[in-house]
Amino acid sequence: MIATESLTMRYPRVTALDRLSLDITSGVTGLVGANGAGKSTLIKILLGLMPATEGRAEVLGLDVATQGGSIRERVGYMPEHDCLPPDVSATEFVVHMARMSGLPPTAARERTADTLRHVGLYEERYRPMGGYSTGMKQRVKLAQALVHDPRLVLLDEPTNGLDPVGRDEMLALIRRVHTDFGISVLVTSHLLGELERTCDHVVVIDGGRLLRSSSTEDFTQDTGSLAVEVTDTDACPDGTAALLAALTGAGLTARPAGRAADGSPASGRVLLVDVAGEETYDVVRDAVAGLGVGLVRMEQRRHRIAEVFRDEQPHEPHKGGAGHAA
Ligand SMILES: Nc1ncnc2c1ncn2[C@@H]1O[C@H](COP(=O)(O)OP(=O)(O)OP(=O)(O)O)[C@@H](O)[C@H]1O
Repeated sequence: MIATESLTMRYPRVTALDRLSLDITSGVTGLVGANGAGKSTLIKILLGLMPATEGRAEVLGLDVATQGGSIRERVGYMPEHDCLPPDVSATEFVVHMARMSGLPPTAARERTADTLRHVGLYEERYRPMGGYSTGMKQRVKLAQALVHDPRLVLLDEPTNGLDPVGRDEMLALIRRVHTDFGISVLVTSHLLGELERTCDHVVVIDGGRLLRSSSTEDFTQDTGSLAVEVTDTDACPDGTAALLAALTGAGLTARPAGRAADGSPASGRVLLVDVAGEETYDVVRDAVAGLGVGLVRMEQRRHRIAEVFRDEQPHEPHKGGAGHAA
């Protein structure tokens, strides 16, 4: 669907993309990175709206440098920022966008009605968009990206500004874009966790560079870590700390699960123990028994994407990639 090769974008003061090579196949792919990581820049280059400084990219086999028009015919785009005219209705706007994409008038009206219904806008679609909530505006932005039945949609931060319920609804909608219509999706977010349930594949970029690209399953698979929680006793008033010391003393690698981003322990009573082999379970059992504390739970744990990202994120600031997005 999308392939880039050493794609580089240098603005006068910032390197937004730094020799980025990607190969994105069909399905739902998450493009994750902090604000300013280069996500919007990549999308604009992929749409052929802006030339890259170096490198090359193809979307649906079309060259972004020379075939931007053909790409935009086949690809839908949901921009990040609010871009809806306040005094027209969703129906008028989406019909207009459908016509701009080349649909004849009747087909444009029919597709608009279908698409707005699909994104969950019903009678309110006849009201001016100026009065819409953020969630409704995001739905209209999604609808206009889908109305010409593209093969691929690029969604830039579609959950921005939504409350948790609105986020969940939007993520479910995005998943259905692929399952119901077979349209592939590239969706950006600075929130790693939210893509876990929605995407088949996740690409993480930082300072315009590729940090990791793999299937969501690989990100979150069992990583051989064991979550252990124990009680306190009179003899052992901080059972968690005592167990951590005992396990470390026995040669295991363990850390509090709630560790903060800077590595300092946060509140929380769960320890994560690296499983070195079958004997790890025995060592934990013996340590708990030796301390005389109660075992609340001991369970195999899956990594969350956010933890993988945090562990792999380079700590030194990136020379060219610092700065804020507009
Ligand atoms: N037109 C521009 N001129 C100069 N610098 C820019 C321009 N557009 C973006 N940048 C810079 O390039 C870097 C990447 O920006 P980009 O908008 O692609 O990041 P992003 O990952 O989409 O972040 P956000 O989600 O906050 O928009 C940032 O440092 C930003 O300040």
